[in-house]
Amino acid sequence: MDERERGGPPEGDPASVIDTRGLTKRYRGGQLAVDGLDLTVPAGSVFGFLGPNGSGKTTTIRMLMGLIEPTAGTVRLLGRPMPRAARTVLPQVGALIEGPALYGFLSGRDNLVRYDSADPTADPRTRHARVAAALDRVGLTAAAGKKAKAYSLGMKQRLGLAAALLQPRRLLVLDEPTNGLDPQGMREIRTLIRELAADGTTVFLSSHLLDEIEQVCTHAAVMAQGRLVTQGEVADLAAGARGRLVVTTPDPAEAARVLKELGVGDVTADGDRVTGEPPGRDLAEVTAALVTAGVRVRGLTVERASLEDAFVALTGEGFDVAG
Ligand SMILES: Nc1ncnc2c1ncn2[C@@H]1O[C@H](COP(=O)(O)OP(=O)(O)OP(=O)(O)O)[C@@H](O)[C@H]1O
Repeated sequence: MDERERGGPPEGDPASVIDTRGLTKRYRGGQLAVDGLDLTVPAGSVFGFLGPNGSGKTTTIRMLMGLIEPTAGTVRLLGRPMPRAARTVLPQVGALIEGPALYGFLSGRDNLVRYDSADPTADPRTRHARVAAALDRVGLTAAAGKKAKAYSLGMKQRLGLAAALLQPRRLLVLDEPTNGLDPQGMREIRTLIRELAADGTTVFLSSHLLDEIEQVCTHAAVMAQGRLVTQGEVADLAAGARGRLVVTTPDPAEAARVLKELGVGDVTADGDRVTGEPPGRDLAEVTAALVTAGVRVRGLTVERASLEDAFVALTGEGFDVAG
């Protein structure tokens, strides 16, 4: 029997930080935004929640945080049921959803002071130290006295992260944290996410950018039209799409014949490139067989599959990889 059904893993050491079962949301207009989602986010992971616009990411995040009610299914956050345990769980969860709410006329530091003052559990005597530490964490100490309206989008986003980091957090939930940022701003946020993860915080971030997920995440889930297409370690997801054997040769017809004889599947020739499914045998044997048959081999390799290949293989669809 599942541990969760017996009342959940011990509070201090949940096996998964986010766990949903059959999570479903149908909006009042009838739109089925999330459909039977089983999501498992392991502790310590940087978990990418990937999907094109409208695939149900924001709706899922709102349900995780207890902001909207699921139509069906359950959510466990840090091993506790949501929204029932919201009061004990949410103080341990930092969130950045739909951009931070900031006062432009206040400095970055004073914005954080406001956030900290709004937290009834925050001790006013240590406020100054907390704000300074959060500013330092996101690299805004030098700009702390500037008005927030003079901040770049990337700086505003970092200030939002600083607000989420005023208290120690076990989980950070970030909805499209690099959306709208220029490449420099994106790099800053991604570096910060890696650093936070290295400190032991689990990070759950949504994105519609495949390369972003490949760069920052250890794990990912792929959504399409409200449904989970796949989830797991990023390396495994990419490996799931097996890549292609590529032989470059001036003798493509002969190479194709030999590869078929060797049992290579889906052999196609295009100019001097002959490709096929990666063989189950040693590439050295494939090379030897080609050379023995008189094929002049310029190159032979297995091109690595990307997460994009995996996505296309799984859904039969292309993906918006802009950015
Ligand atoms: N409040 C709402 N009422 C009715 N339908 C909604 C509501 N919010 C979202 N939807 C619909 O639910 C579906 C999923 O939307 P959602 O915002 O969760 O997707 P998303 O993957 O986060 O996309 P985006 O990145 O564009 O926000 C969409 O078809 C959307 O139009």
